[in-house]
Amino acid sequence: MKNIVILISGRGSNFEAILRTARAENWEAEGLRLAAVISNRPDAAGLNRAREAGIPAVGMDHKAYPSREAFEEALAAEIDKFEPALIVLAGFMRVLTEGFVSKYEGRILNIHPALLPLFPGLHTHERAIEAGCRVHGATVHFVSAVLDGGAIIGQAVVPVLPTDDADALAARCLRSEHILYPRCVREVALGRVVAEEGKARMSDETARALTVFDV
Ligand SMILES: Nc1nc2c(c(=O)[nH]1)N[C@@H](CN(C=O)c1ccc(C(=O)N[C@@H](CCC(=O)O)C(=O)O)cc1)CN2
Ligand SMILES: NCC(=O)N[C@@H]1O[C@H](COP(=O)([O-])[O-])[C@@H](O)[C@H]1O
Repeated sequence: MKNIVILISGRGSNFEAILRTARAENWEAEGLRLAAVISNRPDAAGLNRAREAGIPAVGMDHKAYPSREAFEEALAAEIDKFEPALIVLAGFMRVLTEGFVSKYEGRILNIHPALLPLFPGLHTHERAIEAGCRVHGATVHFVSAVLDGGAIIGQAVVPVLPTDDADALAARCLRSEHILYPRCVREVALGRVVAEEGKARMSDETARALTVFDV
């Protein structure tokens, strides 16, 4: 069985999308298990959703630790209890140090609400509108020491409409994330996408499956 550990910081809608898809597609029959949900915010709503689904849910307040490194040491110890094949950041809002990333190299995914390499960092929807983009979207990538700089696994493209404000665009982007992320998690967990020399290696068939168009 390959264990998947999901890290969140808030509502956890991407976790819920992965959970819905995992159940609908019977990932357990393929040897994939959602083993735990861990949050740096004990009050994260997604933790309660995990508990309701019978998935171990752990809140670890990062502010209770003297340093970023001390929190990450405790976080890694908790993660390792579940013997993860894959770690999935789903709205996890802490920048991870190089030491943490290197411990799990090639086994950490993140979803970013923009078409990387455009708009790394925060406030991506506002920036896309401000820049006059006609398309926007989301990117699933391997996590590297460079913030939002890891190898791209899949992307979802949505239109930017003239009447859009940041909230409307964020909502359209989030809907596409909920399609893209479960697909990427399953393909990586099944070994059909591999981190190799800073790239995400995959077949054309997998690359097509991990390109989502919402128009
Ligand atoms: N080493 C890496 N760590 C993380 C990555 C990554 O690619 N490499 N992805 C991010 C996710 N992310 C955007 O997709 C992101 C998350 C958080 C921040 C940030 O500035 N966080 C602040 C605290 C913000 C808060 O607690 O509300 C911080 O860590 O000081 C930027 C981008 C996850 N980590
Ligand atoms: N830089 C990381 C980042 O901004 N991630 C974004 O946070 C939201 C989390 O929503 P969720 O908690 O409902 O999944 C998602 O839109 C995700 O792309």
